[in-house]
Amino acid sequence: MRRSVDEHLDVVLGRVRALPPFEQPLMEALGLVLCEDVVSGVSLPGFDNSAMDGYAVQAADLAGASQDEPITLPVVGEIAAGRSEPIVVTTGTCVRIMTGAPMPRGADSVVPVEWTDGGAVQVRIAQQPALGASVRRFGEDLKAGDKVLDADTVLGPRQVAVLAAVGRARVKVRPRPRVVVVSTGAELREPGTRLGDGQIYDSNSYTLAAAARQAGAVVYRVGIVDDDPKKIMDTLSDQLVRADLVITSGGVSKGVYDVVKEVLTKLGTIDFPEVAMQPGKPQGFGVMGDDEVPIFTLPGNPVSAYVSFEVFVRPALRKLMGQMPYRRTPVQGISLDGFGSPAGRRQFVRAAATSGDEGWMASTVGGHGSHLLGGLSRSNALIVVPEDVTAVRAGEQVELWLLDEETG
Ligand SMILES: Nc1nc2c(c(=O)[nH]1)N[C@H]1C(S)=C(S)[C@@H](COP(=O)(O)OP(=O)(O)OC[C@H]3O[C@@H](n4cnc5c(N)ncnc54)[C@H](O)[C@@H]3O)O[C@H]1N2
Ligand code: MOO
Repeated sequence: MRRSVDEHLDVVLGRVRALPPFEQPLMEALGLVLCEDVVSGVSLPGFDNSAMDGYAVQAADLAGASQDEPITLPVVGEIAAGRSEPIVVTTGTCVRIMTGAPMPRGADSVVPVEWTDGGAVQVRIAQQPALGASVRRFGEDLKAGDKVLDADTVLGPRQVAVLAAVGRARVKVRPRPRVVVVSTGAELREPGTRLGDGQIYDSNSYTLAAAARQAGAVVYRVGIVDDDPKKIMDTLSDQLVRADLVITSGGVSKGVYDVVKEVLTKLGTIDFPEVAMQPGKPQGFGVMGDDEVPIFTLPGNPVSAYVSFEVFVRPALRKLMGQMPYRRTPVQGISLDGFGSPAGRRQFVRAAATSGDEGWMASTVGGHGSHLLGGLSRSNALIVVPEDVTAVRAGEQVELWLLDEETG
């Protein structure tokens, strides 16, 4: 079976459903998609209060006040933020007040302390405030009953701010997908251990776990499973209870020990198409278990696994989280290098992109080989070369995916 990249992505997105909404404490909701319209139960500010440390006054009492001819008023009390003293400012008096403290009855304006001598018993004031100056009015920000956030908003720090300010401790959001990551391969060893002959460190489970976490998932990195059909099946079956999505790497091409494909094909719910792309040709996608948990079996070559994540898994995670758009939004840029591209396959070329006066410029890094992680680590973009293009010339316009842009 041979598929285009778009066909395979359509199959994936057609299968993955957004997770049902869940009430979460505010900090857990950061970065998630709100699933309710939030209406404020309170007004903000909740009471008239002072915007300055100074003196609450009746502005009319200070007509004509100046540096040369200050006006002295008796200070009849003091109100700090968080207090509500039953003090009244009558004509010809004032009250010392702090920023955020409720305005005392009778006062209509606040004189900042900088315009005064700072007196505690009486105060010399050298300027008349405008009527209402430095008073923050009840409900001027928002009123009880106002809608403060729309459903489908992605909650960032500024949205968390308003939710807390209106007193919401929990909100309904789409939860973080739980993603299980498994590496297969008899040659793999855990970083931090000694390598024997022919062995390599498992980088894919780290790459994929890191990418999934950065995309918003809660990740369970199971690590390495041997190329043993029973161990692979047992591990996957055990892990399904805590997974909204499973990612494996390795064992999906044509080798004698490519057992992932062999064992999972038997389930009949997972397809193993060849996708017209480079890197990332051998792909597997389907569902497993009674809950039909989506599973991606990505190719073992490290760059292929990462690019496959970007092309197929990331959009699936965004759909689980209800985060539009699911697909990356490309930007246009100039390729500073020329290179060839295979006919009939979409190529994803590692590149270092910078933005300047003339827009985005991208240089290719490393070679094309799917094992070359050094180049991948120096890249921050992929140049996406369409299927029908067989050569890109230096200076030509290309499509770029900016990998470090959260939603790009
Ligand atoms: N005869 C053919 N051979 C291969 C084909 C093909 O069409 N015909 N396709 C090649 C392509 S393209 C890819 S991509 C790989 C995919 O292979 P598998 O998914 O079966 O992966 P493995 O064989 O297990 O490993 C491939 C390569 O990657 C290394 N690897 C695997 N897992 C990890 C890991 N967790 N961390 C780091 N490196 C890993 C593994 O040692 C191999 O070098 O197949 C080609 N072959
Ligand atoms: O498709 Mo493989 O991913 O080209 O190395």
